[in-house]
Amino acid sequence: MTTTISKGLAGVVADTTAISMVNPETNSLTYRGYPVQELAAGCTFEQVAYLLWHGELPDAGQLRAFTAAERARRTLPRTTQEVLGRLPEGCHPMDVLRTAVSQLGAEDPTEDSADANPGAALDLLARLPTAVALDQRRRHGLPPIPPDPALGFAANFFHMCFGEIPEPEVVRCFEISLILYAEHSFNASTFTARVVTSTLSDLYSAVTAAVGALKGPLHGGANEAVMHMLAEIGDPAAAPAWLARALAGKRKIMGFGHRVYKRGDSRVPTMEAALRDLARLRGADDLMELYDALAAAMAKAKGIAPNLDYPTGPAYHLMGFDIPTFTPIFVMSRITGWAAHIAEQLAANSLIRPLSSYTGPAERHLR
Ligand SMILES: CC(=O)SCCNC(=O)CCNC(=O)[C@H](O)C(C)(C)COP(=O)(O)OP(=O)(O)OC[C@H]1O[C@@H](n2cnc3c(N)ncnc32)[C@H](O)[C@@H]1OP(=O)(O)O
Ligand SMILES: O=C([O-])CC(=O)C(=O)O
Repeated sequence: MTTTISKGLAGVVADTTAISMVNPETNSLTYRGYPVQELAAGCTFEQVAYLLWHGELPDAGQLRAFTAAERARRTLPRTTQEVLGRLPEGCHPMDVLRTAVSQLGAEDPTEDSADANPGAALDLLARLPTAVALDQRRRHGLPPIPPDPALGFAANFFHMCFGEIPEPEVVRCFEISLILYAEHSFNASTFTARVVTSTLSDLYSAVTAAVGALKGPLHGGANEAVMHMLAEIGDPAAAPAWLARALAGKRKIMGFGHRVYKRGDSRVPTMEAALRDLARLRGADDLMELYDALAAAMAKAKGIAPNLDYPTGPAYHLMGFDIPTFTPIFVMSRITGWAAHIAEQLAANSLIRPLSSYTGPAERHLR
């Protein structure tokens, strides 16, 4: 019998999904049928979250009810705040979020009821930004700022992080990034959530595992790595030589390449345009020169295009977030996609359990 091994499950179609479609041939991405570029141009993040969870965009009344419910749930339970406060100073914010999700699950008496999943997902959507903001402020020795229920999701996050809300263009740029990050079919963290769900474990366990998968630099962690890399290169003129050395040393260049898109990530043009507007507003020509120089050098050296993490890293930096906050922001958005996939997996569940081809010692015996 011949066995075909698909290392990393590359090219394997593991199940169907009606949530999003990634089409590398046409370089398109749709959420529930809508091109993500149109959603980024015309919707709030809350509308997109509703679309992913309910299959349709909300009407005015549905949106009012949804945003009111989200705003009402933003405060972190005191016990969660206490647990997070006991984590070692200097631990990665993704560790903080992973713990927060796990702790919120332990506190939820309905954790094991799948019927309660929509409420649990809404709790996480509303509360994770509070944990991210609290943790960023703690890193800088600042007290937490409580959420403001009068503010939308994106503006409230700035308020909780900085105590002020920047220009509307900056808030909109942030919201565009949240919309673009929200969902991307069977990526590693979403698939992780589906694997955990397939055992009939609970939503919090699936999301805790997904946070762990997203932390890695080959996935969500790349947006932080991009900013470290740009800081390391420093000068646009140094980019080609830096890249040649990095590639010679077999380094992966963060924010470039993709498992599915081979001719460029469908989301990059939208995010890059938003980043350029932001950079103009902030007078950050130097950063954009460096950004462009590295992208040009990578195209010339390897023909590999940027993925979404390449423009989001510098965008979050220009918005004033510290680098360790970048991947947690990805979580704040992707919780929408994860929860949609958890529901879809449960609705037609089959235990996810692939086969392996054994390459260890032949059968042997103790005596
Ligand atoms: C939101 C997101 O999660 S998007 C992804 C974020 N991750 C990153 O930016 C990390 C950097 N990128 C990578 O490591 C990879 O491109 C991945 C993990 C995203 C995709 O990996 P794969 O699908 O296995 O890559 P693929 O098979 O297309 O690689 C083809 C060749 O290009 C190389 N390559 C791909 N991406 C990169 C990169 N960023 N830097 C250097 N070389 C690369 C591979 O090493 C491989 O070379 P080889 O044939 O000599 O072995
Ligand atoms: O689809 C992937 O493999 C990674 C990605 O871009 C995402 O999760 O947004």
